[in-house]
Parts: sequence; C-alpha cells; structure tokens
Amino acid sequence: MLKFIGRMLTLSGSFSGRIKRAFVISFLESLFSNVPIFVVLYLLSKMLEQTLTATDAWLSFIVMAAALFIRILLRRLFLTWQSGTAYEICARERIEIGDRLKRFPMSHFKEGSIGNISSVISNDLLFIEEHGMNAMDKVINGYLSLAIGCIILMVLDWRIGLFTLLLSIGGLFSLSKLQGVGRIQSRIRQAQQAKLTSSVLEYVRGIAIIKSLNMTARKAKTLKDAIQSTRDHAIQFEETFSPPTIYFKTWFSVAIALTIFLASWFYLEGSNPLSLVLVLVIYVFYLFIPVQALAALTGHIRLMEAGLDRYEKLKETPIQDADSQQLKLDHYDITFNKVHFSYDEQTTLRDVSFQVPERSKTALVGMSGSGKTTIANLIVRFWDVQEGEVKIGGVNVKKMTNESLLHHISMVFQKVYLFQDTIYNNIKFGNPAATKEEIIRAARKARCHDFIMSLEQGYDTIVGEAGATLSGGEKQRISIARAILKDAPIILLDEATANVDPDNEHYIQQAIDELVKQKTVLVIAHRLSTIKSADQILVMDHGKLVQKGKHDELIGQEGIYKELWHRRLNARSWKITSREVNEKLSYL
Ligand SMILES: Nc1ncnc2c1ncn2[C@@H]1O[C@H](COP(=O)(O)OP(=O)(O)OP(=O)(O)O)[C@@H](O)[C@H]1O
Repeated sequence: MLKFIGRMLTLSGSFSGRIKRAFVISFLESLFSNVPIFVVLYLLSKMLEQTLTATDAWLSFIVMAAALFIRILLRRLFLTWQSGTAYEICARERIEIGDRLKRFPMSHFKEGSIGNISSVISNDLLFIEEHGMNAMDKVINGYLSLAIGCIILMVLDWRIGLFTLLLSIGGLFSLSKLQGVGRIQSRIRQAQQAKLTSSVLEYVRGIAIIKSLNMTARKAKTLKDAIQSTRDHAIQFEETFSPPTIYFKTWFSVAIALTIFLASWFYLEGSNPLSLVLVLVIYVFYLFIPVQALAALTGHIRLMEAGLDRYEKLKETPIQDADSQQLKLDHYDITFNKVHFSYDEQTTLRDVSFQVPERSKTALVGMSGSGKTTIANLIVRFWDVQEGEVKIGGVNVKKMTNESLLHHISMVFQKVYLFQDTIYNNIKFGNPAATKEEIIRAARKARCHDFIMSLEQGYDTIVGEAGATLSGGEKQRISIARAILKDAPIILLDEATANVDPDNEHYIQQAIDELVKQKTVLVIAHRLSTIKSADQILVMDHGKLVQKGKHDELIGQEGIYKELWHRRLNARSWKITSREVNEKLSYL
C-alpha cells in the first residue's frame, strides 16, 4: 500500500506538494480526534474518585467542542487542498497522452492497441481520479491513526500498547502478503476492460458494414462474449478479494477481544484502576476502525495499480521524433533516395528513388497495392523508412519533429475525416489563427461556400461524427478548404474516385486547382487530366518505381503506363457512355 502511495505521488508531479500538505493536515486531524478519549479518561477517573465537579464537566465539554471545531477547520482545509486535485492530475495526464499519441509511429495504432489506449484514458484514469485521493487518504490515515493509537496506549499502559502494536504489525504484514494474490487478477481484469472497449469501438465504427453484410448477429455475439467475459472476470476478482478481506477484519476483531481480555486481567490483578480499564476498552474499539477500513480498499488499490501499470507502459512508448528538431525549411522539393520499406515481413517499397522539384506536379500511378499511398505515408513520417532516406528541402524528414514537418505539408485524402464540430471550426483546424474572412475566402476557393450558406445554420452547422451528415463530395470540399487555409507549400493529394457525382466532381476539381497553385504537389492520380498535365509521372509496380517521365514520353514506351493509360481511357469512355445513355433515357 505504501508503494501505491509513492506511485500516486509520482503521478501527481507538480501537484504532489499540495497533496502532501493535505495529508499533513489529515494527520493533525487524526491527532485531534484523540482528544475526547483523554477527556473521557479524565471524567471517568473523577467520577470513580467521586470528585467530579460542574467545572470539570464544563471544562471537558469546552475542550471536546474546541477539538471538534479544530477538526472541522482542518478537514475543510484538507478538502480545499485535496479536492479537485485528482481531476486536475488526470486531465493533465490525458492531455499529455493525447499530445504523445500524435508523435507515436502509426505502427503503434494496430487493432487492439486502440482499445488499450481508449481504455487507459477512459477506464484506468477515470478509476484513479475517482478513487485515488480517497484511497491515499484512507491508507495514510489508517496507518497514522494506528501508530498514534499504539503510542497513546503505551502512554496509558505500556504492556497493552506493546501488545496492540505487535498485533497491528502482524495484521498489516499478513495483509500485504494476502494482497499479492489479487495482483494477477487485477491485471487480467483491466486487460479484459481494454478488450471490451476494443469490441465496442469495432462494433460501433463498423455498424454500417455490419448491417450491410447482415453480420449483426455474428458481430453482436462477439460483443456479447466480450461483455460476458468482463462480467466473469469482475466476479472472479471480487471472489479473490473476499477471503483476505474477511481474514483481515477477523484478525482485528480478535485483536480487540484479546486486548480487552488483557485489560480486564490487569484490572483483576490490581495493576490498573477501573477508570483506565474502561478507557482502554473503549479506545481499543475505536483504534482499529480506520485500519479495518483498509481491508475494503485493497481491491480498489489493486485495480488502480493495474491501471497505473498500463498507464505507465503507454507513457513509456517511445515517441517517433524524440531526437528530432523543430526546423524551418526554405525550399520544398521532395527527394526519395534508395528507399526500402516494409510494414511487416513483406517488403512494400524496394529501392525507390525520385525527386519532386519545388512547385511542380508529380503524379503517382500504378496498380492497387503497388505502394503509392505508402510513398505519401513516408513523406509525412506516418512510418519511418528502414533503408535510404526521404528528404524535404534537402533535410531528412527524420531530423524534423512531426510538428515542424507537418507544418510544411497539407494532405487531402480520399477518406475525409471531419470533427464533431461546426463547419467553421472544421475549416479553421487548417489554421487556428485564421480570421473569419480568411476562412470564408478559403471556403469560396474550395467551392463550398454556397452549399454551406444554403444550410440552415450556415458555417455554424455541426457536422455529425466523422462528418456523417454531409455528402462525400461536400466533405471533400471542406477538407480542401481546410488545406487551402493551411496554405502549406507541399500538397499530398489522393484524388477521389468513388461515390462522387459529376457535379461534385467538377467542383472538387476546381477546388483542387485552387489548392495546388504554386505548390509542390505529389498526387496519387486517378484522373486522366491530372496525369496528362503532370510535370512528371512516377509509375509504381509491386513496390518498385518502374517508369518515370512525362505523359508523352511514357505513352510512347511499352510498359505498365501505356497499359494503365488505355485501361483508364476505356473506363472513362464506358463511364461517359453510360452517362449518355442515362441522359437519353431521361428524355424518353
Ligand atoms: N498499415 C499497413 N500495414 C501492413 N501492410 C500495409 C499497410 N498499408 C498498406 N499495406 C500493404 O502495402 C502494400 C502497398 O499498399 P499501398 O496502400 O501503398 O498501395 P496503393 O498503391 O496506394 O494501393 P491503392 O491504389 O489500392 O490505394 C499493399 O500490399 C498493402 O496491403
């Protein structure tokens, strides 16, 4: 338990001084709580000697009232220093974890670890913030009250004091041994909580797919299994802690009985007066109350320790840019130099070298899975290359902190994520310092101002979680407005191909044209017009850069590019034909 106090104080960091002061106050309060017992001893001895006067009674009352008043003041001071501290500590830690998460390599965000992270932030820290301070107070108070009580008993009768001290040491020692049994159980229980969080996240995130594939029953069963397993572990956990709790309480109940027996024995023997015996008997009941309360806390403390284990492990996860620097670039070309990369055992990129000159447009083309997105991922350091180097403006991206690197880059993905916030704020994320005029100007350039204004709440419209209330094309244009507002010199673009109607496609193209003006652009290209107008085309095949050049050069060579070009051409003519057919049909 003392180790737990140490860990909590470490977690408290700059708040630890405030917490220690609060516990000194709590200790003083414990001291004052002993005042009534001396008053009772005084009164009893006076009564038994038949020398009690009204003045004694008044004096006793005044002393007890004063002690009570001081205790109330001390408790108030204690609560002022202690209350809210746990919430402040946990809020600070959550923010810190959030900050570190941005700097974890993407390889850390595997299925399962996301559940673990959510569980640490929500379950573990929540449990600590709700129970941590109370547990610390009870532990410190329990130990101190017991120590003070034993000293007081020694002052009253050293034999009884020594006896209760030995019993207390025995009780606390056996409790610390018994607590060990719950250590594994509490870890399993917290790990199970993380699994449950993972299952819930997966179920809720994938609900549309689950419904469309009619997998509701199967996935609901997975979730139900996780819930039932959590329940079973919780019950097992409670059962594990029942015997030590009962044992501990019984130990101190027996200790009370033995101390009373001893006190009576000394009375019969004639070595203690009746007044002292009565006080000893009353006091011994009172003495063990705080320490008995510790028994009920052991389960909670074990769970908090398991939570602290998981929290500390998460905090120890190395951040990607710990040795990097905050750098400002003065030119913005991109260089890949003999890059080899693999996500796992299988090689994804092999010996890839190319350069994207500043303020030029490079199109990346290739079959699905050839490594185009991976190239974009390496530029922004979502992953780090294993061999070779990626440079921006002549500086290896590994030398730059994530923040300074991303300051120079805007990314527009096919899959757009909008925050559960107003459209205004979603655009503003691109540049938190932007004025309202700048935000509207960016929205106009991204061709989304008109549709935003047609919404009842305009820019104040709250978009649903992950932008669920807007169409795919509208979300795309908002994300482009965000990138225009950011005005980064490098643009990484994954052109949208699916789920966009011709009107939207037209607007998106206009928005992209605004975005890429005067920028260094690397685009994962799906549109023939983009590919044709690119200053350079990089053709990827199975992780290798197999062709490089302008459209006119590549189309004249035998190779993948020519094949891909004709395939896309055919796909477009099919698309136009089907549109034309639809148009014709609508006239009929
Ligand atoms: N996070 C990941 N973990 C493991 N393997 C991955 C990961 N992301 C991509 N891959 C694998 O790396 C290879 C290249 O993927 P990448 O997404 O770069 O291809 P792409 O050319 O962009 O494909 P597409 O055009 O379909 O988006 C694929 O075999 C893919 O399965």
